[in-house]
Amino acid sequence: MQFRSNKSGVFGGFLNFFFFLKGFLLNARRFLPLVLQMSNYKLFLLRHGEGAWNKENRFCSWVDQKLSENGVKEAQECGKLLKEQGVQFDVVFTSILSRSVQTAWLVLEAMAQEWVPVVKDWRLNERHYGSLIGLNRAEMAAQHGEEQVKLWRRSYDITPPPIDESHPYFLEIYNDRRYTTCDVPKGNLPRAESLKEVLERLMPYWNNTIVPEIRKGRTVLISAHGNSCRALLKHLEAISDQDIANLTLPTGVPVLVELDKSLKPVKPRQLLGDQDKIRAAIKKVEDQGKAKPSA
Ligand SMILES: O=C(OP(=O)(O)O)[C@H](O)COP(=O)(O)O
Repeated sequence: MQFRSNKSGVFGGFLNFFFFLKGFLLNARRFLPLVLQMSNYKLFLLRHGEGAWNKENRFCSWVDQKLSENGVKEAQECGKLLKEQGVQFDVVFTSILSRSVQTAWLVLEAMAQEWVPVVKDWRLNERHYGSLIGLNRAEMAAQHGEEQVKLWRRSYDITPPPIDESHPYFLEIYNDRRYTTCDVPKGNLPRAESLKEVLERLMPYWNNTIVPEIRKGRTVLISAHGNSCRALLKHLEAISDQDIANLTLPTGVPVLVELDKSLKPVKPRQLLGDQDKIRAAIKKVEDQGKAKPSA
């Protein structure tokens, strides 16, 4: 970088500084993107706050339940925590189920970042639990055994029985206008999904829509569901088909994943918040599949 002025005195000093600044800014345009590429990307995943059917221990899936009172608090607490940590989101992605959208709003409100764009897509929806939708997990465990319920919930490639027209929630789901807005015809939307199938429908959206935002250096929040977040973590962390069964996410707890420029994790994921409470919340979700006599 050359100083171009030969003039002396205050004016010369000013001109020298001007040309120095100009040269610096011109060069910065070239090296700043490189610096951004070298630094890690921060991605936040969030399973929405507790929904009404989380509380009732029913497979909720594509039924559009709102957050419970406790779920609202969880989302607000999550926003407060992220604000305290100085997180600044650039874009938020949600499913088209109200509980994930409502969670995103509450988080942004608690962070005073309501202006941040929220982008919704069915590909972030919860796993489609087929004919299990609406059923109580503990009652299912009493009828079919805890092992079977664990297979339905946590195996990687077992698809539960599909939902059909006789199912009490079929029309509520498929007559909903939101499913006419998807990038596939309504007739081709899933009727049941394994976690593997969730990952398959999620990947095009991840690669084509979310990844470009991350690569621009934007801080992204994905406010989604237990199983859509598990599927994404399986992909990011290359978790084996067997080990993914051991990953359970509690509601309302932000998960920070730091990625290098090839989108590989640079350190273990961090579940942010009080670690004792998080451990207890994970156990509570796992225990939902234990048999209890029907009320
Ligand atoms: O709707 C559901 O998940 P969500 O509360 O994350 O949206 C599923 O019923 C979660 O069930 P699971 O924990 O048995 O996989």
